[in-house]
Amino acid sequence: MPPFATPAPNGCALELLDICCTFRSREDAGQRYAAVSNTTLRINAGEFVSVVGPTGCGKSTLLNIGAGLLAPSSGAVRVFGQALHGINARAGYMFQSDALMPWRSALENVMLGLQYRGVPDGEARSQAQAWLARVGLGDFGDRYPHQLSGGMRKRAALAQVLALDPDIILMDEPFSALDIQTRQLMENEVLDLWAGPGEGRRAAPRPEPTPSGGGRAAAGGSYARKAVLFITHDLDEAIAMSDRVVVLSAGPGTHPMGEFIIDLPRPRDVAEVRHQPRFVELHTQIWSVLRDEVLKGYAQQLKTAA
Ligand SMILES: Nc1ncnc2c1ncn2[C@@H]1O[C@H](COP(=O)(O)OP(=O)(O)OP(=O)(O)O)[C@@H](O)[C@H]1O
Repeated sequence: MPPFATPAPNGCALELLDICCTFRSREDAGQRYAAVSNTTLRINAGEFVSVVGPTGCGKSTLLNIGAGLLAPSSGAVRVFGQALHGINARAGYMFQSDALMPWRSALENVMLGLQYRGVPDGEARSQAQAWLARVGLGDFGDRYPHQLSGGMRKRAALAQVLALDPDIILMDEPFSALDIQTRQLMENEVLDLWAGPGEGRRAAPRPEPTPSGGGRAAAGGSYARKAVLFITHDLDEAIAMSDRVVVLSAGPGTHPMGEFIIDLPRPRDVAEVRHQPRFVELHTQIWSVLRDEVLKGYAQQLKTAA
């Protein structure tokens, strides 16, 4: 019996177990390309885990498998101990390109997921408004996506995800298109929201818990942190934000090469934490593993392009 046939270890939100994923090769339709090989990745409830790896190694493939958008060729996915079949309903997603509908205002975009869940319009509207306020867009609910800056669209997308109160948040390079200052603001914003009331850099009020979203409370009434799987190219971002950083090898057949606990104190300011000696130490350790993979990935890209 494979080791993952047993129930999940206590507290695991998402488990990717011995995952392999092959695609029909883009260069030769008769061949298969092994994108991911024998990869096991566990994310505990409330844990913030970043996955870094060279371009094209298979990071998004793993995230899509965790989201249930893509079925692995072999291996298993468990969500809070249950086998995943189809879409991962306990997860919210934030991708590189935002998923805002251009014909709906920011408020209507945030309301949409709640309406799909059957939340009555009036309640969906007030929850969406509360989340927009929480991400600093309280006065921008009537704006359409094209009337918002890149950073504001990201805030709206974040409100869209958080309004649904998922237990797991899957983020695929959500801020890579932003300028560095906006990016750092957004990273800090995400950390504050993830940390919960009174735990972030500034103690901020949250919307009142409601049965259908807007800040579900854990048993006992306290805020339950979400598990986050964060995909990024940027090692600084990964270290600044995470509890744990997983390094993937270059493809084909990507798999974890190393795993690092980020023991920097929280709350963190992503711009300031980079100056701490421990940050520099961790960066040096992780980069020593990542660097060769990045070089291999780059060489492969050149070969493919030739
Ligand atoms: N549907 C598909 N069909 C064929 N090949 C695919 C498919 N999806 C992904 N691949 C290939 O699998 C590999 C991994 O892709 P993936 O997008 O997961 O990498 P990534 O690490 O997220 O890339 P990036 O760093 O550029 O975002 C790549 O070589 C890609 O070309």
